[in-house]
Amino acid sequence: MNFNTYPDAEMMAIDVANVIADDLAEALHQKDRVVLAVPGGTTPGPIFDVLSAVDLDWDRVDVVLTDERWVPEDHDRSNSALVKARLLTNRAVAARYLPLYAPAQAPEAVLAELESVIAGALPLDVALLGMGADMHTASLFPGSDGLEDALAADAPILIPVRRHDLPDIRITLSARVLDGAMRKHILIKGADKREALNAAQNLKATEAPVKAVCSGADVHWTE
Ligand SMILES: O=C(O)[C@H](O)[C@@H](O)[C@H](O)[C@H](O)COP(=O)(O)O
Repeated sequence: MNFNTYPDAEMMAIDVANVIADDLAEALHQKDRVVLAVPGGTTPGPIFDVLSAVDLDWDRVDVVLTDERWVPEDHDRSNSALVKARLLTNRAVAARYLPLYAPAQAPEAVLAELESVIAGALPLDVALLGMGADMHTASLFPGSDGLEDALAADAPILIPVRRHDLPDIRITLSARVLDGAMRKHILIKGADKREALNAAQNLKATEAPVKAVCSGADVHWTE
């Protein structure tokens, strides 16, 4: 892992947005279409604001979430709503969005449909990943139902995830799909997450799922 530290969140947002833009531009020289995977949560918004304005061939970019809460887009916990409001706007409005949610009581009812759209776009070219102080990344949560399946070497593309303390069912790209990205950027704010990331290196992926995506990743950190 390459560790990059920034004086503040604003500098991290600007620099990480430009690093991702450079990765996408490089991939666009090699391929007709490229895929960017992005997280939800509270950290990536400022990066999306900067990235959305970058001059790229956005019409050749597919954007997919690393994971989603199983809620409609008009729900305040929807990652899809976040990405559409903050990333798929300005110049990036031309990008193609590959959804992780479709109206159904539970993900299992529409998993095959969702996977068929994403399968055609893989492997990921660039993955921006968040993490929690509990060492989860995407919706690969320690102790969750679905985690073992999501960490398997032959895992499907998408895995439903449930845990008693999560307010919503989650759906996540599996670890092999996330880790298979050509470029991985792990985005963390705060000393607790930095310590958690360091601790994860001495644990198994079932205890510290973020470890499954650390190899060769660039880590971006600010207080
Ligand atoms: O759906 C989500 O919430 C994210 O995909 C999740 O994996 C997030 O990246 C981490 O929980 C960090 O979240 P913060 O950026 O809010 O700290």
